[in-house]
Amino acid sequence: MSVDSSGCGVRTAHWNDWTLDELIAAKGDTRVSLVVPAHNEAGTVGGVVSRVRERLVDTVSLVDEIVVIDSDSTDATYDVAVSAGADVHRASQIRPDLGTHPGKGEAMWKSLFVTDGDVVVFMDADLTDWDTHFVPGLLGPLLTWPEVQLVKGYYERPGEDGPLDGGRVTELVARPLISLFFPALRDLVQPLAGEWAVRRSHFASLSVPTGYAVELASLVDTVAKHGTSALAQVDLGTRAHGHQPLLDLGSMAVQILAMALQRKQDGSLPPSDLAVLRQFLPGPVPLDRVIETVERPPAEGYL
Ligand SMILES: O=c1ccn([C@@H]2O[C@H](COP(=O)(O)OP(=O)(O)O[C@H]3O[C@H](CO)[C@@H](O)[C@H](O)[C@H]3O)[C@@H](O)[C@H]2O)c(=O)[nH]1
Ligand SMILES: O=C(O)[C@H](O)COP(=O)(O)O
Repeated sequence: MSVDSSGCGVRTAHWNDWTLDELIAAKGDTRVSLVVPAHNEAGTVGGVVSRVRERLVDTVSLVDEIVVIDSDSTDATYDVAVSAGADVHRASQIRPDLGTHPGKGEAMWKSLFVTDGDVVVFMDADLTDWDTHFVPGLLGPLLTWPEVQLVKGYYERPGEDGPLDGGRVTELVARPLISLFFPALRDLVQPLAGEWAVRRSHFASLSVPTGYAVELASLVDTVAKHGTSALAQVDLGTRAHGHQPLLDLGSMAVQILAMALQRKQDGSLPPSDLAVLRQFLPGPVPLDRVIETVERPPAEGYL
């Protein structure tokens, strides 16, 4: 069964709700860091850095620093990012006294030790269809809505008609977990998007999974600390990225499930007979599926 449902509990904006001039005025003395975690992204990281630098650092003063965190790359990511004009740090060499772990979340956590922005914007390094408006779009709510701590991007994937497909792990792991355990997040159109922004003080207060659970954990923990009003999401238009093989995504799924189960150690159970899975049509229009999760008792008692 599916039903259209209207209304969205997370404050939602469009990237062009603010002009660059408005954002630069709202920014004032606030410092903004763009952080790009990158693992073997020599083919794309240069374009991500140079386009943001040309549009938002060299010609206007919206972004104060572009920092690439090289996450154990074995290709030319480090050198390409340096040539494109980023400050580049190897994750393993940041605060070596704290040890090192592989993973995207580790790179993002370590970024706090080498950046000084009051606001940190994260963008993936493997973007293939994107534009620099992602950055001002993500900054809009943080620079103008004081109650907001974390802003999530959302987007459509170019060339796709029909339902908004967030990606395989999004649809098969993240949204089901949200349905069962974290319903306050159900209005987020792209809960796993790598494009998001956060106040430094807030991110520094969060426990950060070292791997791919960093996105969902940050959302869950933001709501736990500050409620849904601390979240906002912004329509960034369209975005495309590199795709991991299905079997590699199994590792991502394990990390996200482990994080969710760790956060549900309070013993609360998912609903016993019905669950509501919120998916999205373009718009975004939420589409709720009401799903039976009924169990029959052992039949032997009735035989
Ligand atoms: O050990 C790693 C692995 C990845 N990355 C970088 O992280 C970004 C995203 O990684 P990717 O493997 O492309 O992730 P996706 O398969 O695209 O996963 C989606 O879902 C993940 C889980 O929420 C998010 O972390 C991603 O940003 C989001 O794009 C890229 O810049 C990677 O180079 C690292 O820095 N270190
Ligand atoms: O975001 C996701 O769900 C995963 O990164 C997989 O995305 P993909 O199916 O677009 O590769």
